[in-house]
Amino acid sequence: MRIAIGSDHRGYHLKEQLIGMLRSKGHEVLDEGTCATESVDYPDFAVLVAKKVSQGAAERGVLICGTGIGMAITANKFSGVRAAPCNDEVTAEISRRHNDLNVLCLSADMLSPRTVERMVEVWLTTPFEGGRHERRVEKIHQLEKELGCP
Ligand SMILES: O=C(CO)[C@H](O)[C@H](O)[C@H](O)COP(=O)(O)O
Repeated sequence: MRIAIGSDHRGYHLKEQLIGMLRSKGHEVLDEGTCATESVDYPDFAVLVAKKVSQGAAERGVLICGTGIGMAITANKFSGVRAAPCNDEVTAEISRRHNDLNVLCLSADMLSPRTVERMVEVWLTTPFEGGRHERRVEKIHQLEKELGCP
């Protein structure tokens, strides 16, 4: 799978770890930065990843900041992007089954690296259930069209 990944300064080390894990499993990873622990602004990196997913240049995105919240707020501005912070393996799994989440937002401050690796594995391998959930996701997509989201 082609996966775009980005972080702010708080998520930098976790991003580097996840890139190694994803590549070792055969995924193609697009590293959108940041590239160091100097303070940066999370929207700048959320935009880079969200655009890749919105435009189809990446199938999935992963965004990491202190909480994952700022990344999700920003990424959801883009059409076709369904981004949310997940807290554990259960929310990561349900986000796929029910919401077809395509951008996983993670907290570098509150989640252990081991937990994050398990969450990402579950999130990458769990399919969207479709059915009634498809209808709901389609309503979100229609809303994006009506609102003229980029
Ligand atoms: O976006 C966030 C909160 O929703 C992230 O936690 C950021 O990483 C955080 O706000 C950055 O804060 P800092 O004090 O500038 O490191």
